[in-house]
Amino acid sequence: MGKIYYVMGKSASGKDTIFNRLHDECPRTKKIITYTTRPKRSEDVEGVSYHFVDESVIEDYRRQGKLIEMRTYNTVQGRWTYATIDDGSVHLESKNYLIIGTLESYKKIREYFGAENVVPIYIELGDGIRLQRAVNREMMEEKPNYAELCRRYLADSEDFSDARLEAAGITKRYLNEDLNKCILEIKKDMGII
Ligand SMILES: Nc1ncnc2c1ncn2[C@@H]1O[C@H](COP(=O)(O)OP(=O)(O)OP(=O)(O)O)[C@@H](O)[C@H]1O
Repeated sequence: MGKIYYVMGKSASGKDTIFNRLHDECPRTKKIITYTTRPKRSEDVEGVSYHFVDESVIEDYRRQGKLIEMRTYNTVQGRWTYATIDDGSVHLESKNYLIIGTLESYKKIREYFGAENVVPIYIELGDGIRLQRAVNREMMEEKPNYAELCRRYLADSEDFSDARLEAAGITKRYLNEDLNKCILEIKKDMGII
């Protein structure tokens, strides 16, 4: 039986980078791609980081009973929805999966697929270095959006507070100061090396 490895962490903690490295380095582990209505960033590729859709697509899945979880944020650029959809791509009897998202969505995925099948991979990084990386990344964008960066930075501190992590039963934290060390530690726990 396969497992779903749920990668999560605060904004700019490095979860996308780690998620992609794990995917590249673990050939038998597939991605569960989240659906989103947020605008594509310059480095985003459809179906790789997210499925970029409009709200009507998510609504169609909801009507078909295939919406596992959904969250909407009122950002400075408008409403952004993220959703996990049971689109027929998960086959736990034969494969492992990687998915990325929030603490709330982790809890819903755990409920949907069963706690024994879902393993949390919580990425940790100190606040100062995390803010530095967030600003550096934003500066590379064609139109940097520092207001949204600040909103997410502050919101995530609350969303991933120690109390909430503890309540969700997440005790293990993977420190992402050194990327290679962090990935090695995760892969060891996944039983890949
Ligand atoms: N260990 C590391 N050392 C140095 N830079 C890193 C490391 N891990 C990630 N980064 C860089 O930090 C920035 C944030 O990483 P990434 O985009 O993966 O974070 P994220 O948690 O997915 O953020 P968000 O949730 O805001 O999209 C990126 O520019 C990435 O290249």
